[in-house]
Amino acid sequence: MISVERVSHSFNGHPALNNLSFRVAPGECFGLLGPNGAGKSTLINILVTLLQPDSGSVAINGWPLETEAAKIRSSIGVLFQDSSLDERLTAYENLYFHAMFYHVPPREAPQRIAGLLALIGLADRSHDLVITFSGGMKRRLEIARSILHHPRVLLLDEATVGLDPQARRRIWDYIATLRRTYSLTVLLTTHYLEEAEICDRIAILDKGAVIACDTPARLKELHGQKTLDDLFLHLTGRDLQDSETGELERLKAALRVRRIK
Ligand SMILES: Nc1ncnc2c1ncn2[C@@H]1O[C@H](COP(=O)(O)OP(=O)(O)OP(=O)(O)O)[C@@H](O)[C@H]1O
Repeated sequence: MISVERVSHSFNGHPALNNLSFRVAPGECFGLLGPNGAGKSTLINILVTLLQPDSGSVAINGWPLETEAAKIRSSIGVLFQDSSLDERLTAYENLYFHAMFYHVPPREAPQRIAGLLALIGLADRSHDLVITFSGGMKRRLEIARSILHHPRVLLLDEATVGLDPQARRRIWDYIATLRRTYSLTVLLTTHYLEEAEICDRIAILDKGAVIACDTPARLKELHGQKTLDDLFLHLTGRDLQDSETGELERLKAALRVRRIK
């Protein structure tokens, strides 16, 4: 379903990914963990076809990235950390435009949209402007949008950053329901180790390479660590605080942009 073989990529001669390989099986939920700068975003940008690797090969749903990027794009759903909803439109309108961009048959679109809005608990808010939604509601709407065109693979890049633990749990409940309903394959990056715990398998990245890959339980057992936190520290020499610093930096950057405006 997702195959990454010996992928390397550099920016201005500085390696971001270094001979990286892994496979994700159909229906699997696969987590990518790594300290800041490990290469997670670079890899996600390659998987969503925004970036071609310098070397190695990537295939998603059987299509090679090098020659079939358009087919890959139409068969994946993507959820980035930053919202890309149009807040001046209603929930329904946001989904409807996505359906049109992805060539969902116009006769089918209203029914699909209604079904998904009900599934994520937003049926009664479908004609409200998105600007009136909470952060958690917007994330749920984006999840509905990301699977509206019936992708087989869902890529989630730090999809729950900034949400409180309760809203995060709710999002993962919806994703679990969607996985069951649509037999989705899910690849996610996260800094939250409780999210990594629910993955079937995880890969830990460091300096652009996979340094460990297995089920969370087997990795803990293999390395003699009680928790994923301990395992992460043991393997990378870093802990979650490093990742949270990254988040803080992003918030500071956003504030700087607002001030300049
Ligand atoms: N557009 C770019 N230009 C130059 N260097 C880049 C670019 N994007 C990433 N890098 C570098 O590539 C390396 C991997 O970065 P990447 O953003 O993929 O890591 P990450 O694991 O996603 O980190 P984070 O958790 O902080 O988002 C880093 O050294 C980073 O500085």
